[in-house]
Amino acid sequence: MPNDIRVKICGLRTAADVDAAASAGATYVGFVFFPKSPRNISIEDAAALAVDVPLGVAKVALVVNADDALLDAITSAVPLDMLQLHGSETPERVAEVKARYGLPVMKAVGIADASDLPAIDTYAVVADQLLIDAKPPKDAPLPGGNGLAFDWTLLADRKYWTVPWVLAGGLTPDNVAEAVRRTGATQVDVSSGVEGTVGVKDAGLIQAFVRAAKSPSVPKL
Ligand SMILES: O=C(O)c1ccccc1N[C@@H]1O[C@H](COP(=O)(O)O)[C@@H](O)[C@H]1O
Repeated sequence: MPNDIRVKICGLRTAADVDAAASAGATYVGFVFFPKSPRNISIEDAAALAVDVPLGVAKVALVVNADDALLDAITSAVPLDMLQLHGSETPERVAEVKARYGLPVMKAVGIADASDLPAIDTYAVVADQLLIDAKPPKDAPLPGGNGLAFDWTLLADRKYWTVPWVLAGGLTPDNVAEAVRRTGATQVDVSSGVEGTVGVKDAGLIQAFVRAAKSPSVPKL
């Protein structure tokens, strides 16, 4: 029997992407509202895709340091289940977004080394979920979605936060089972690792990723 790992497939742009993620068994699908990203989607296109997301699959809007005007526009047009804040939003801004939109908020926290770990506790107080990702290097083109992993052993003894968390950053069908074993993650998120070319999802890779993540042979270390 497959395990109960929850998978988020991020950066969907077409109906075929949604179909591939949902039929593979994803729990969450993510739409990226960030013009610099190759996965950016217009509000209009996301609204059209969202209506075809099957019940039981949560629709997540990913934004980067979005102001209220952008969030107003997204949330009034797209039926959503969660907001993912993937920029340098402060804990105060996370609380403000939660209160203003009444949606659960997932805050991304970037990890490069042990000095980044206290931020996880800081955001755990205000966010509904945490997304623990690789911290982008200064010259990275994007604040996320760069296909970079971090040292998973940093999480080895620190996996019991007070809110649910998602492991992200450089995950692929080939390494996700190992990542789950190393970290004890019960939720994983992927974007570039299920793309054939940058910004274009591959249904076969999505299926392989979900299958590998949910593989029954993933005992925790
Ligand atoms: O995917 C993007 O283009 C993106 C842009 C800006 C911020 C975050 C983005 N993606 C998120 O980053 C993580 C890690 O991505 P990857 O799997 O390493 O490519 C991903 O899970 C998205 O939630």
